[in-house]
Amino acid sequence: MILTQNLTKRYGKTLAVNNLNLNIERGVIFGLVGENGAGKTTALSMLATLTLPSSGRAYVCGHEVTREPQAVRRSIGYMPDSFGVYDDLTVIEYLRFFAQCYGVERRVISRRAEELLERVRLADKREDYVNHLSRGMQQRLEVARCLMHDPDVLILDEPSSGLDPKSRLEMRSVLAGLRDLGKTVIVSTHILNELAEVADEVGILLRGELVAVAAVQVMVQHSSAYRTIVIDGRDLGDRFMKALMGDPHVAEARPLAPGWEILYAGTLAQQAELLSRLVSEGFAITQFREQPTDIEQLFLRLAAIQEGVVT
Ligand SMILES: Nc1ncnc2c1ncn2[C@@H]1O[C@H](COP(=O)(O)OP(=O)(O)OP(=O)(O)O)[C@@H](O)[C@H]1O
Repeated sequence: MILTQNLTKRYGKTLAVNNLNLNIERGVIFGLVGENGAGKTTALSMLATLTLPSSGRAYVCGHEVTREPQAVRRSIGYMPDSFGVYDDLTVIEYLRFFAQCYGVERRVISRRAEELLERVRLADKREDYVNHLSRGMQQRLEVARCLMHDPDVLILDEPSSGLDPKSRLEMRSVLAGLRDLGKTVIVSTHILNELAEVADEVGILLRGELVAVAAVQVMVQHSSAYRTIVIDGRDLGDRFMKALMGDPHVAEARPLAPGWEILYAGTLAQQAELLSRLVSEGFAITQFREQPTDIEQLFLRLAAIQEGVVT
């Protein structure tokens, strides 16, 4: 449904997107994760035909973005990372206006608008002015707006950005509900955890390059198998590192300042054995505590396993 082949965008010396290769099947919700400046907006706006690629190709619903931009535009709903507020339109007028721009049949418009307002939980706001809605509501309205012409593909650029935790949760459940519609969705965020319950697959973009792609289900299985443990103490240098890596359940050890952070794949009993062995080997340990596993670190590790870089 969405295919890119070495898709690249340069802005002068900046390589905003570098040889991006994506293959997103019909009905898949794909999360594109990256820090600010990683290239998410540039990648999505090339798919949305708003930015011309410097090289490479991108196809949406079989149409190439530079050769058939009109056909691409008809088949997508695009939510940019920022949008204007419409002062003098009510919620329902706003949806009707966009549907008319897309040439949606009049008899379809009202029914679809009502259905979508239910879906994004704004049915009781249908007569409110758009600029009186909270930011979270406006962003949910944008999702409904993207769906008014019933496109096969949705391209959503940071739909949760700038939202408070409650609005983020509401947006998350709206996005999860898109699965029932069978749409193919590409959605960007800088917080991987945001997408864990929503996306089927996730790709990590780092300085314009896609460094990892994995199925979310596999990631979740791994996250329950691994625990993150922080260890602190005196003189925990190279000898300590060797002692850690001698334990078959230590998947990864990273020095912190001070101490170490390890990714541990053993049972609680094995974890206790590790602590007692370290103490009996003479290491002065002042802290040995578990903390929530950083899903991003796990993801990169999983990607490295898939590529055969680590085991
Ligand atoms: N129009 C432009 N002209 C010049 N450089 C640009 C332009 N748009 C983006 N860039 C640069 O390209 C890189 C990728 O930017 P992009 O906006 O795609 O990243 P992003 O992942 O969407 O980040 P953010 O979440 O901050 O929007 C950045 O270094 C940015 O400064």
